[in-house]
Amino acid sequence: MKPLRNDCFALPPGVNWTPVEEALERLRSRLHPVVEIERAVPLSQVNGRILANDVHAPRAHPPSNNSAVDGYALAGPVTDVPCTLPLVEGRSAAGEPYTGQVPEGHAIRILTGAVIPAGTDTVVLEEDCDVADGQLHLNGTLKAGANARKAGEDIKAKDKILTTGTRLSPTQISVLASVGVESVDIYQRLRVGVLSTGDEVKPVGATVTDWQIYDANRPMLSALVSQLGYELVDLGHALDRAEEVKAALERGAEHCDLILTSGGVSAGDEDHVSKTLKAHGDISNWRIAIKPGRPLALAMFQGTPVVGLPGNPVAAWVCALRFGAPAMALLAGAEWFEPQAYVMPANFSKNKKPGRSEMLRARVRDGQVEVFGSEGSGRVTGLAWSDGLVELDESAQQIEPGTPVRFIPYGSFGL
Ligand SMILES: Nc1nc2c(c(=O)[nH]1)N[C@H]1C(S)=C(S)[C@@H](COP(=O)(O)OP(=O)(O)OC[C@H]3O[C@@H](n4cnc5c(N)ncnc54)[C@H](O)[C@@H]3O)O[C@H]1N2
Ligand code: MOO
Repeated sequence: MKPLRNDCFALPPGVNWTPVEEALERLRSRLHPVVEIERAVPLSQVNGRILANDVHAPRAHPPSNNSAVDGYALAGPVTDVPCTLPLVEGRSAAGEPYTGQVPEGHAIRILTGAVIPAGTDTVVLEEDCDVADGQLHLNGTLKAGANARKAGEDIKAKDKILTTGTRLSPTQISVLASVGVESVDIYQRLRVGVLSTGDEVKPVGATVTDWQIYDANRPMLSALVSQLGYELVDLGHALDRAEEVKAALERGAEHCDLILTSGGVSAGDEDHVSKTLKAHGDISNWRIAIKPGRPLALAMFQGTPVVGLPGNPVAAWVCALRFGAPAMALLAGAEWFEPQAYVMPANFSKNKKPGRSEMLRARVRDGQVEVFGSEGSGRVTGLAWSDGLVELDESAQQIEPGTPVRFIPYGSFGL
């Protein structure tokens, strides 16, 4: 495992506003997997985990020519119809292949999944023929190879079936099992610490007064980390005091591969996350040309990367998805990803100013994209309302109902 460099988030001199694409490219080029490899983990334990090696097929799939239907095997093609073929004794069933040779001009009973017997290559569906007195009567023509699955048509022995960095899901596990792969090498789970900050912030369950708010970010970010398949390390909540923030970051550096904080990253007097990272780490305050989520602090603290998300819950969510999710993927050994967007007609109007990209809480209804009524970055109801985000680039734009917009469903971020 190669540690990240302390200056890995440093910005070139003179950089003030970073466009989203540039910020993403910078993250992509500076991060790499930081987790160890777990060897030979059984398939039953790898769902959601990230593959640490390419996997090659030990055998072909299917391993032999076999029938896709219940019917009768014969040598194709069948062109002169109607015709009659004598049936040979016996049958080929799945798990019980016919071992003899079917003589020329004959047919044999075959069941779905059964090996195609020697002397045949084509199968007629039982609904498409008649059988009487040991004879098969055909009325329709058949192409050679019809209803037969060829050995190796899906996977050939030694084919590369999955590549390093793939996040395993039930569908990939099926591919591994189909060629008899019992276990694979995976990356250890990325350990992600989540820390909330702020004197006004109190955990759910605490007694609160009017000037205090419940911590909405930590439960949200914790759920995000877990849902993305990483190991959550709850770093709790730190008051706006340098020593508290430092102690929490130290715990994080000891137990985590990455720390996500929220709050305390803008330029205010009480923005202790920035101050602590500046005093004890290597910090770059990225001012990203994005709304919401302009302030994003990226730092190395005692060898551990820290993503300092803005405090407003909507900004924290947007930045955690747009920047955090691909960054976590890279650190965890997965491939960098650009979330898949779908271009769909808007059913809203908006006059967008130039300068910053905007991420709007959005959802699709009847094939059109609607956006939440308020863009306020403290409005958590819009998060629960949305199924994804509309991403508008930095340019000035006049959007009317029907204008194509880029909708990114939350699923595109790995949720
Ligand atoms: N002079 C400037 N002021 C601000 C700027 C700026 O560029 N110049 N940026 C604004 C933007 S945009 C945002 S976003 C915030 C980000 O600031 P911080 O990351 O320092 O966040 P805080 O000030 O600590 O909190 C912002 C807001 O969010 C609430 N909050 C914080 N943590 C939580 C939590 N865990 N759960 C729920 N809500 C939380 C906090 O009470 C504040 O209302 O700065 C702007 N100001
Ligand atoms: O990051 Mo702030 O508005 O953009 O919430």
